[in-house]
Amino acid sequence: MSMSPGLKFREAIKTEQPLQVAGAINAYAAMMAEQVGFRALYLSGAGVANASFGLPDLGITTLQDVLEDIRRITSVTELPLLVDIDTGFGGAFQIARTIKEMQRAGVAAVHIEDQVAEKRCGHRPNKAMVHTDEMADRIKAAVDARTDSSFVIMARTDALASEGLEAAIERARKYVEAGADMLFPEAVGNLNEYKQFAEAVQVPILANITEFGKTPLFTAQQLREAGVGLALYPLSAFRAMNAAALSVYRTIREEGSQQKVINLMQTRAELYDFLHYYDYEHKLDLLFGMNEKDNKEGQ
Ligand SMILES: C[C@](O)(C(=O)O)[C@H](CC(=O)O)C(=O)O
Ligand SMILES: [Mg+2]
Repeated sequence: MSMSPGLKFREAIKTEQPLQVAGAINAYAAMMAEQVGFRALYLSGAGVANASFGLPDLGITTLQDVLEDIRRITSVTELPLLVDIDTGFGGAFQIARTIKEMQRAGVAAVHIEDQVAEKRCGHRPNKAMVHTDEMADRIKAAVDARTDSSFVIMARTDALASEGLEAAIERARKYVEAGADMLFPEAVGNLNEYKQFAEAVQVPILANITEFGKTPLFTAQQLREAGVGLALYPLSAFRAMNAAALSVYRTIREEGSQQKVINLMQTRAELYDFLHYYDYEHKLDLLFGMNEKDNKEGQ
């Protein structure tokens, strides 16, 4: 029997410390990340909002919006996928529905956070929190709804910024008591704080190494030494793609040609490699009795 996605995710955390989790904005990005050796993928809430819907990351996208992107990714990769479900998309019944749909879509793990429904990016000011008990209820609703016990429910706390370390650790303890399998302390500013979270709760800790935020770009080795179990790069490739795309658009407009930015581009051959394009074409050629050699032209 093949391993469930949740089990794969849990195994990956044992194999690699910290487990590097690659943000993949779409199916093709997921394929590239898998083929360069990542053992787990991430679908970012901000990524879904920004890239797929052109919206800010302020709790505007819905369960269905996220599911659409999930299905595209899980249909092309064997890697376990961690998904950002923001605050769960509603009350207890809706959270239960979210977890059921995640399992059906082949997701391995989700993180659910303790901000109010009108959530903000974790690295922005003025985040508002729900009461600890309300978040514990969110976690319980999620845990009760899973039918595969290996499916991972990760609790994210955004409390550090507004309530300080001690209060955030207290929340973390309660979230683990409520059944959270892993912990995501958001917007952590130094390694010592990770250490303290890790010591306080005996579950894997995730470090969100998102760029241009509150967390320095700690290396995997630094995080390992601080007792961190997972290192997340939610939007790194997306930010790079956007910068490259913008440069290409501007250059074509200004120069009337893309010649100057060709070096920013993936070649046709590279694009095809990750898609296993030539295997498809080979089958097509056999089907139509074509001479394969002709197709290698112009690669
Ligand atoms: C991890 C995160 O929740 C996301 O949606 O990717 C964001 C990332 C970011 O905005 O840089 C976050 O709130 O940290
Ligand atoms: Mg998010």
